[in-house]
Amino acid sequence: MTDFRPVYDPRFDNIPSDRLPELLRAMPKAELHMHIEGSLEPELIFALAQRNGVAIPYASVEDLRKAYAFTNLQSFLDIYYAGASVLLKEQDFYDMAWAYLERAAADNVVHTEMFFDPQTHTARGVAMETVVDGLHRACVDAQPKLGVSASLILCFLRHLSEEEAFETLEQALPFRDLFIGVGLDSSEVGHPPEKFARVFARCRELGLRLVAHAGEEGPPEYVWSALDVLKVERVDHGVQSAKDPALMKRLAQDRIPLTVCPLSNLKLCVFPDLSKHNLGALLDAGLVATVNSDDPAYFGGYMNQNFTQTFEATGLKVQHAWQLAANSFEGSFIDVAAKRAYVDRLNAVFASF
Ligand SMILES: Nc1ncnc2[nH]cnc12
Ligand SMILES: [Zn+2]
Repeated sequence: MTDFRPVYDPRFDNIPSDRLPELLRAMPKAELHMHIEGSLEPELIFALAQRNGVAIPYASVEDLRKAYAFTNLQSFLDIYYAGASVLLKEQDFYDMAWAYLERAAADNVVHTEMFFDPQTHTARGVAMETVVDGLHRACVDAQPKLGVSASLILCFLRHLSEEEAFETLEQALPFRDLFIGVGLDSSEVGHPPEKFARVFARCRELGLRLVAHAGEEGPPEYVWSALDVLKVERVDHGVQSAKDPALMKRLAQDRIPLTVCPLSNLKLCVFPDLSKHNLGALLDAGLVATVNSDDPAYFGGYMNQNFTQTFEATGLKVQHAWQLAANSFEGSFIDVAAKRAYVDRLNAVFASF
């Protein structure tokens, strides 16, 4: 992940700090860690439930929103999988992705790599083709209609077996050209990366890009095995890496991006308070950290909310803002020419402030 390393222009230090919130919103950015099923707003859950005749155990949108009080990752996942049960048809997947892409465009997200969880749907009898076609059609429309480039990363659910991950890969291979890589998500503790060593090796042979959630709630050892066993190119979350100085050194030296999700970490009680978040420490240690929304409908904010609330709580500065946006392009799976073009746009926005 070292094919492109943009450099900060110290003249940007002249931007007054009171313009930081405006700058954070205006700067072009890439989103590298969001689960498309986590963008299902309660209103859309209710609309799809009605359209598809699916019963949901909440009386109203407000009632559902009230249930969004999480104590840890598992308490969230239980509600997240229940919410996804309203998705049945190709158009449902399109509508969900489109709603997210419109929000992303409004936040000046110019490129996004969206996770999807096919096993959540195939287990309910929804065909892989239905899922992938709907999501991909929205990605295709996003460039001409919203100016957002969008691609898909298929995630394996780590609470299920490696055999089931292999079956999912087999079902997805007819659509190989419609997604760029694979990831690993769901309940982390008790399901270490090495459980999926063989399926990730196969995906690597197939030329798929590799990422995995590690070090969200799980220990630094899970980040080591995501790197050394799964051979991932990016680590999703990875915030627990700060507990292991040797790991921090490795991540910095190899420029392995961490896709950090501050509001998610707050809502899932990974940090007790946003002011205690270690994003600034990760950046100051030279890591390629990025800001992302994870499951924006559940965690209280899309990209710009993640940026503005985190900066306000932690006191990060203009240079951090530039670094985070530059890191998002460096860490993305687009080609070097496209990365360079986006960083040129980033620099132009900073120069205009
Ligand atoms: N934050 C998260 N961690 C693990 N799996 C997830 N699936 C959706 N959001 C997730
Ligand atoms: Zn995630």
